[in-house]
Amino acid sequence: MNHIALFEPRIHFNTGNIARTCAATNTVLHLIEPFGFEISDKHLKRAGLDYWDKVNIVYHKNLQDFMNSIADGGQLYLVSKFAEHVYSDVDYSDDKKDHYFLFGREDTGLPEEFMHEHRDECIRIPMNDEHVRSLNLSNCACMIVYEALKQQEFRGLELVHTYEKDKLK
Ligand SMILES: C[S@@+](CC[C@H](N)C(=O)[O-])C[C@H]1O[C@@H](n2cnc3c(N)ncnc32)[C@H](O)[C@@H]1O
Repeated sequence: MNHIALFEPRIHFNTGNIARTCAATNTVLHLIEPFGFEISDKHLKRAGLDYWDKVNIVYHKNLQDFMNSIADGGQLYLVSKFAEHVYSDVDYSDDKKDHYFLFGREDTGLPEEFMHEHRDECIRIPMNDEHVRSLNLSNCACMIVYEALKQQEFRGLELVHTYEKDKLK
């Protein structure tokens, strides 16, 4: 099982986009408080469209609460541009295992000390930071979860409502 965890998200449409990705990929979404918006915000619901209630969302009061919730044998990854390891070099292929991808807040990222304590678990998406400080949070979440799914051979993501193929003939 794949899990996306958002540390103190600030921007409703990023969280909404990520919720939509989670709904499409059977990924659990962990939201770590405090948030920079109201969960009832109509923009949040709009970005997640009508997928919000299709997402398995777990709320956490703080980072420690999230850390305590990690399943036995679960693997944590901290997603940060300051990491040493490139995300696609890591093996996520065991789909029986719980993979937890923790992302930082849009303005300040992840707490520095926490990253230091977990430096071997940090992964980055390569980028040129000459002109851009960082990538967009929801793009990062999508890239990372799809790399994990690719390595897991997209198991469990067969289309349920297949397009009427005859129409294509
Ligand atoms: C807008 S960025 C935060 C920028 C913040 N000033 C910082 O230095 O971390 C929000 C989150 O997106 C993710 N992110 C953005 N660019 C990334 C990259 N190149 N590699 C890995 N994660 C990235 C990280 O999880 C980051 O905490």
